[in-house]
Amino acid sequence: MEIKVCGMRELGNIQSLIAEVKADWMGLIFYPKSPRYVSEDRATELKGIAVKKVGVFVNETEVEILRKVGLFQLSAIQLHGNESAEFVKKLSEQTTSELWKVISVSEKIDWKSLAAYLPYVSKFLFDTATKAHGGSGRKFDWSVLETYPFDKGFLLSGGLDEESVEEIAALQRQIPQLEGVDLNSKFEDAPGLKNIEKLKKFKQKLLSQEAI
Ligand SMILES: O=C(O)c1ccccc1N[C@@H]1O[C@H](COP(=O)(O)O)[C@@H](O)[C@H]1O
Repeated sequence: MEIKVCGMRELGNIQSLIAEVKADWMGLIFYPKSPRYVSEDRATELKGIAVKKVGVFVNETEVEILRKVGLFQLSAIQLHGNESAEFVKKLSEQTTSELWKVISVSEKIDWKSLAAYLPYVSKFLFDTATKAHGGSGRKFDWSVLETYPFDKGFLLSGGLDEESVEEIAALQRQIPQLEGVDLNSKFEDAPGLKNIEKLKKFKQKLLSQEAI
């Protein structure tokens, strides 16, 4: 299972993530209202780092997203707002970076409304619906995913922590399209600063569960 660690911005912290956690993806949050916001002056030092970068955007313009893709060399674009399928289609015509559409879950999911995104996204990401859009540290009721109707892979997000590992592994056995997890606020010493030991423990536990 893939691991994305989101909301990072300190070079030393990111280097430790690469060396010790070996995460598959690292998320940079470009939503100005987030306490994990990454400003443009970080671009030069974060450009060449050896981990695939995902830019997290909330209702951002196409022009600004594409500018950040170039500036930070983003391998993927995570759309964490109310972006329409039409918007995602237009973006897909202008970039080779992967597009991930976030679905904010409150109660049931209207699977039909997601079908329009399928031709343009590499994966979906399911997160807990909140006013702040993300980073809530709260889980949603994962049982809504039991009827997931598509072959397309998705990431699970929203308040995941070390205690979640058994349930994540069980969910993946039930729904193989669950291809990864997105870790954020439950692994922080401060906003934007991740606790590497906690992340290592999570990964070890996940690997041991996957072997079962
Ligand atoms: O973390 C943020 O501040 C944030 C702000 C706006 C949009 C997305 C954000 N982060 C994303 O939120 C989810 C869940 O995080 P958590 O585990 O509940 O803290 C994750 O996908 C982050 O990419």
